[in-house]
Amino acid sequence: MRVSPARIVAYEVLEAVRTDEAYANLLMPNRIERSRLSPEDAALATELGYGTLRMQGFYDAVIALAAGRPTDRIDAPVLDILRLGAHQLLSTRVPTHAAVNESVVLAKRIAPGAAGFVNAVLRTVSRTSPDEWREHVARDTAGGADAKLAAVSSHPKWIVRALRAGLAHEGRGDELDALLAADNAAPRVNLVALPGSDAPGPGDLGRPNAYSPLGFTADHPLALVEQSQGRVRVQDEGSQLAALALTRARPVAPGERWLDLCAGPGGKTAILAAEALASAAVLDANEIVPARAELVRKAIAGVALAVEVHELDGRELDAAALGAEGGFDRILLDAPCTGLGALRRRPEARWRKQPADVAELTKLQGELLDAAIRSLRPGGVLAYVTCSPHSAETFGTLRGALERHAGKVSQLDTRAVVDAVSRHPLDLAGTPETVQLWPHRHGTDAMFIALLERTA
Ligand SMILES: C[S@@+](CC[C@H](N)C(=O)[O-])C[C@H]1O[C@@H](n2cnc3c(N)ncnc32)[C@H](O)[C@@H]1O
Repeated sequence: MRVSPARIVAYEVLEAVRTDEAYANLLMPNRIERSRLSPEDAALATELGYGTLRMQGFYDAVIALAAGRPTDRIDAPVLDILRLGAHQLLSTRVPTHAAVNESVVLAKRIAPGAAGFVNAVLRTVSRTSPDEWREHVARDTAGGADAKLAAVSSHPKWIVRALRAGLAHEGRGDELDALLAADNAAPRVNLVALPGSDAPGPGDLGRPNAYSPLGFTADHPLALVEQSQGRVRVQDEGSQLAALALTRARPVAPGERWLDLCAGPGGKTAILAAEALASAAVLDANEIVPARAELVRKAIAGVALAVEVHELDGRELDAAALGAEGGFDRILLDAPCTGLGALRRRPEARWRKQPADVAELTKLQGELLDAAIRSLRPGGVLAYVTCSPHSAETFGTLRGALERHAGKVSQLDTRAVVDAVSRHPLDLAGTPETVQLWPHRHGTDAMFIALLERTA
């Protein structure tokens, strides 16, 4: 019996994530193309690979119980095969015999000595329902309620706590289960139609998003992207709202100078460029990593605006050196962050991030925010954005900057701006100076947006 090509691709992606620190969402499309998978097999490989990575924590707990030994006593390639099998058995409609048999054949190819073990463990997994496994895992996990919730929801404990704190900040701590479940679901492919005078809009191309006036979904999204010459791109709806919050915070005066300070890979730069073109503003972009700066140049290729893309450390930004004497009128700081708001999209990220990353990133965010405030002209607007709802990266970073620049910056009514941009009312909580979007409530990544004005 042959292993199906989709399962081989899914396995190879798991292996590369484990051994080469690969990013599944970057590697999967390459492997699919290299293996020339049919659209159906590509969809299956993606679902198996991403789904397995997201749910890995829970599956490991199940496998340990079914195997009667901790997973660190199972060879890594065999464990990946078991995780892939557990995913098929517990979270997909793949028939039991296919899930077990394909896994055994895969084991014969990758780790022949372990084929019998894989067969036995997966047969044990298949004899108990997913709900009962959740009960077993919760019962068996030591360390209190958070540890149990972390194991069953397949999130590290520190992330469960950070997400709970983020929700509690808005008085919505009771939505934690819904948020954890949303993190484990495959996100829809969402598109943006870059605005332009003669460009087709979202309603011409597909089903418009509920919130972003530029966003839509379509039946064949990737074909639309390919045919669009850069005008249609894959982009989360929350990211679109974040970029528009800056460009539409107030009317644009022709000749305004705009800067995208941390631009790579350029998703938001493309929106800023299209909006700048429409209102005769001048846009610069900056990205410290040269390969990512190159992605920014590609991202804006569909917009007929000359945008200079710099490759500077944003912390050392000098507006005058970029020709913006007196400072920029608008700056987007889409800051490097833990990405805890985009866990559904980056399937392995939750297992790679560490609590220590937060301290390092908040320091960097604070320094970038200082540079952005310094580079803003009085009266200019700054959007501080993260794709993380971790309160240290959102309110913590913001509070620090407001204290350091007291008397020089004030917060704007971000909620009013985002509400005015949005096609339909957003169900937002918390104070109006900041906007926090959520996967379970808005169907977007958990983007945080705060608009600031330089007052002196
Ligand atoms: C959240 S991403 C930006 C995403 C982008 N706005 C988009 O929508 O596609 C943050 C970016 O900041 C870059 N970065 C990190 N440190 C930086 C620094 N000191 N100066 C400039 N860019 C930096 C990272 O390489 C990364 O590409």
